Amino acid sequence: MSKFIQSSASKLYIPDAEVYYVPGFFTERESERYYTQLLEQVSWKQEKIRMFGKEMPMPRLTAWYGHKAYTYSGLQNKPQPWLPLLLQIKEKVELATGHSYNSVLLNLYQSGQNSMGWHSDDEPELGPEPTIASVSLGAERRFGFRHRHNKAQKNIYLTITHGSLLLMQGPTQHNWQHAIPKTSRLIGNRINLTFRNIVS
Ligand SMILES: O=C(O)CCC(=O)C(=O)O
Ligand SMILES: [Fe+2]
Repeated sequence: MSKFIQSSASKLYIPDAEVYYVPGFFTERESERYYTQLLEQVSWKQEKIRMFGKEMPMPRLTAWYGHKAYTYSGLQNKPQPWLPLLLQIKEKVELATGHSYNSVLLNLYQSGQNSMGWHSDDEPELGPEPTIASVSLGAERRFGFRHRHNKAQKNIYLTITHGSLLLMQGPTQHNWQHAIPKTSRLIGNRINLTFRNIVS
């Protein structure tokens, strides 16, 4: 983590993990601009997932940019060439986190009924202790952590705000799962970008 981010990030009290959260990582103006332009420029896709042997639409839209294919939720993401806008955001995130990323997965949650199930970003392509930098724009959502090994450990939830950065690294993916639960609140779109580095 760079000097720059150290001053504004708080390390969350999550045992067996290394998670930092920076609300207001982007200014209000930057956040508004990125939100509007990403909604417009990203080629959002409705992918399918297999659940209990049945094909179902994913409960969100997704897009994958970067130079390598990557398997996620059992589906092979076809990477698209970087957009200048995404490169701009990537550079800011790299500078702040002191890590570099060669791909980004984008999620568009169009209502409270859109969600992300419990999972760890622990695909072998990401290496043993992946650093994952997650930018959020638009509606606020709850982000949950669930311990994978210690049943006595309660789930931990935080509210992820517009223009924030969440950084997960070290043993986080090994020990915890995370999710964006559904909510019955009437809310607008949320865009999430997770920057990753594919090592193999
Ligand atoms: O939308 C989020 O904040 C979570 C995204 C996520 O966990 C993922 O793409 O792997
Ligand atoms: Fe994830």
